Amino acid sequence: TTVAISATASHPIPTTLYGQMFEDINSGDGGLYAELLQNRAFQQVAPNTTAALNAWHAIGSATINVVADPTPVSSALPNALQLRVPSSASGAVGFGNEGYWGIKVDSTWTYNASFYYRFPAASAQKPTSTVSLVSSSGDTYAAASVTLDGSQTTWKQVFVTLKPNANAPNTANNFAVTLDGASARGLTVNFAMFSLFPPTYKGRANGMRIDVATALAEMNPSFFRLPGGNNLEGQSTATRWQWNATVGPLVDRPGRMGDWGYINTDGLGLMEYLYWCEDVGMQPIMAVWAGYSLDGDSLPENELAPYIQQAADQIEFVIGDTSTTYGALRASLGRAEPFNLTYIEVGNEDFFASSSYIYRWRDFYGNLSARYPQLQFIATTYPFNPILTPTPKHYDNHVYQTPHWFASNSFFYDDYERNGTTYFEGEYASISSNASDLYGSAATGRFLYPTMAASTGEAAFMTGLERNADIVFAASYAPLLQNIASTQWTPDLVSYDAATVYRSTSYYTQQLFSVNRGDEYLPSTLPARNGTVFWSVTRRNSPSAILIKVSNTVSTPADLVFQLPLGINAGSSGTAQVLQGSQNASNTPSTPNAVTPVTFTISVGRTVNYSAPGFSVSVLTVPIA
Ligand SMILES: O=S(=O)(O)O[C@H]1C[C@H](O)[C@@H](O)[C@@H]1CO
Repeated sequence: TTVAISATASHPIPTTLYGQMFEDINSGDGGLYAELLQNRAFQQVAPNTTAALNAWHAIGSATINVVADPTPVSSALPNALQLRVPSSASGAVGFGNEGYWGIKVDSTWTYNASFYYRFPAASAQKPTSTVSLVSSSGDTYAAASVTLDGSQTTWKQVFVTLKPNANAPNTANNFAVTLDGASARGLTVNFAMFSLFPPTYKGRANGMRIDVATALAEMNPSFFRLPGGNNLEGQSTATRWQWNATVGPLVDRPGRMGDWGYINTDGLGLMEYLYWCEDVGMQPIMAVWAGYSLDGDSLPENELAPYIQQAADQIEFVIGDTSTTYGALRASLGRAEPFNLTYIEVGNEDFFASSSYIYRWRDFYGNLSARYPQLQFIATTYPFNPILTPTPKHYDNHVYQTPHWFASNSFFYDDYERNGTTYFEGEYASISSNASDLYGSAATGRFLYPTMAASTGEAAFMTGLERNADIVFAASYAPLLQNIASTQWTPDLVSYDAATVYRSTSYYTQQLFSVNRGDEYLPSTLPARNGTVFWSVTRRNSPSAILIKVSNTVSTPADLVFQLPLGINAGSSGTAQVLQGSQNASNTPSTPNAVTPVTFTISVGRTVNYSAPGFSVSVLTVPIA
């Protein structure tokens, strides 16, 4: 196939074209958010239940229980962990936390631990506690002593640093707090708000896990959609995500029952998201709750006002100057300067509630755009279905489909009317080989991890996003992250456990496109809509180059001849970055590097001759003098 490349660009590649969709779907707590202790503050649990002790266990003859403390550490955290030492105790007594399915012990790290304690009944005793990192088989990697003062009947926070003396061979390790039983007989001590942090990405306080953050940053993302996705919406109005419950001291954050079946600590809150965006060089695409929750309830129009106000307050917290109420709150938390914000998404997937979205959009958009005319608002129903007023300038399209669908729909946006509307392809992924049971199980075709068929299908679709980037301003694969020990959705772009991050074939595909996006689109001979090989050509300003992306979605190699535009001065060689594997090849925890990009030199003349291997994603870089 010969592909003639035009010298005249048709449209710029938006700086926002590639980014990330995020929500806590086993991806925040225990994942991107670096807190190592699971159930660290006994949030949203019923006292005196076994479930309340999730991830905690007693050590020695101690008994532990989650109690509703009569003088709680804060109104947000009513529960405490109560340790009772039997009168006959001897040996170590206390409790341990198993982390999020394990704790990585790294001898090059300094861990920061903290907790609150108080004695419900004053005691003359001043027992020494040992705070440690121990293997589940009892090896102590790090330990520090903290005296607990029996006269301390009000809450006192203590801080400890832990430096392991060795790397643990696996993640079967615990955080532990113990007393010497013989010297603590009969004592009762209450504890609250534990925390154990490893070093964080860019050293940010209350920040992100370095290896996960690094993998995400290496995609060169330009935006970060937050906080969801379903996890924005709540199973009810009362349990929706509320920005104000996620900012300020951790001891004041109540947490919430998330929308993926587990409690969110909200330690990863709005301010942490915004610092994260800055640390990576992304802009937020920030959602506001828009009156619909996943139980199917839409608030009636005459009840929207307080929620519109809460959304306005959320925006004020992000961009308000310090003379505003919530700009001042932001400043009081250490950040006087407003954050960068352009895009607001109004709800999530409101095609589930199109009829109520007609008034919900009208009122949320109407009020918020009047207050913040400089912001761009994204609607979340199907485009122009139903008709919304005022007419949305932007829509968020989502699609989960088969590899074949993606390979067959790379012209999805070519047929879209050019009427001034621009589109956010906010969630897309090839999730199953079974078009008639997309959301089924692995037994019926669901992908547990992306495969090369999935990734080349996505790449084909992405060549169409670049060709149509005059109306597609942003696109992101979803979901972004999964904890392989506790998963709500597959496949995901990046997987991880307590020790390791696993980059999928779709991760490398996203990275190849995002890192090599270019600055303007160069039209070229169109691929066949129902063909099997797809390409996109862009020009990069600095360093000057032509970038040719190719996806081959079948097993047979494809021989391509790219005719470079006349008048450009290409050198005699370029580079190819190629991700190539068999149809079902996949990077998994057992085969983490089955398919990774390889780079090699290609020869360049008036044409670039390239044979795209079967099931491959390629980026050809042709430097321009
Ligand atoms: O069950 S779905 O609606 O398909 O859930 C999808 C769509 C929703 O926005 C996101 O949270 C989730 C997984 O990415």
